[in-house]
Amino acid sequence: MPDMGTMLAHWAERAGPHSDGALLPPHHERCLGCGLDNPHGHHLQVHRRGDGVVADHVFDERHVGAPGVVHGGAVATVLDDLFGFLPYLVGTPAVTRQLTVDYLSPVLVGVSYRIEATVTSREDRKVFVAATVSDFDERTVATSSAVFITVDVEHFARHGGVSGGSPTPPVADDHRDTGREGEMGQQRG
Ligand SMILES: CCCCCCCCCCCCCCCC(=O)SCCNC(=O)CCNC(=O)[C@H](O)C(C)(C)COP(=O)(O)OP(=O)(O)OC[C@H]1O[C@@H](n2cnc3c(N)ncnc32)[C@H](O)[C@@H]1OP(=O)(O)O
Repeated sequence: MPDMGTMLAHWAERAGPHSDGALLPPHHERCLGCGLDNPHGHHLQVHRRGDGVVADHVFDERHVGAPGVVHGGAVATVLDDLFGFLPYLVGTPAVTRQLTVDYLSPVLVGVSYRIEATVTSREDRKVFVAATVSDFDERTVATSSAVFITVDVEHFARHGGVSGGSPTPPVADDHRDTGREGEMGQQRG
């Protein structure tokens, strides 16, 4: 995996501009949503379509919740990752602050779904986005909305910035012994 400096340097070229219909580059090769080098990932292939993004996706047995039905967390992962391509079009990095999913019908393993996302509005650093998941009868099986907040590219170096991309997790025992809730998050600064 390339170091953080290399990934940050590549942000600008990944961000585009990308022509309508273009296949968009993954966030990075190990990304759970779209990285091709992540064996546990969804390997999402995302295209720009107008002011939005679109992906056709088939969930597999790795993503199962109830037998035959995709785990809701896997659906949310894919939606979040697809939303994560809209910053390419906005032109500045942004991260998820809030994600809401309405699960209208079960999403099924082995079935192809079309997932479409677009920016609905912007207000200062807030980017409001929305998405639909539809089967090929054009029946909507889930909808989602999210609030992304724009960040500078250094956000990723500050919070995940260990060369190789594997920061040492905080020691759980410290957290348990002190009983100070929330300290694990604060240790990362
Ligand atoms: C890898 C290296 C290459 C680099 C390129 C990487 C590519 C990039 C993609 C990575 C892959 C993507 C994958 C998918 C997308 C993820 O999954 S991103 C990962 C999940 N999300 C996160 O980790 C974010 C964690 N949260 C944070 O870091 C911080 O909360 C944030 C988001 C930076 C915001 O913190 P902050 O700067 O202190 O902002 P804060 O003042 O709290 O809020 C900003 C504004 O939003 C408003 N706001 C907050 N929440 C809400 C809400 N729910 N509704 C409405 N307004 C709200 C606030 O009121 C405030 O408004 P104003 O006062 O400015 O008017």
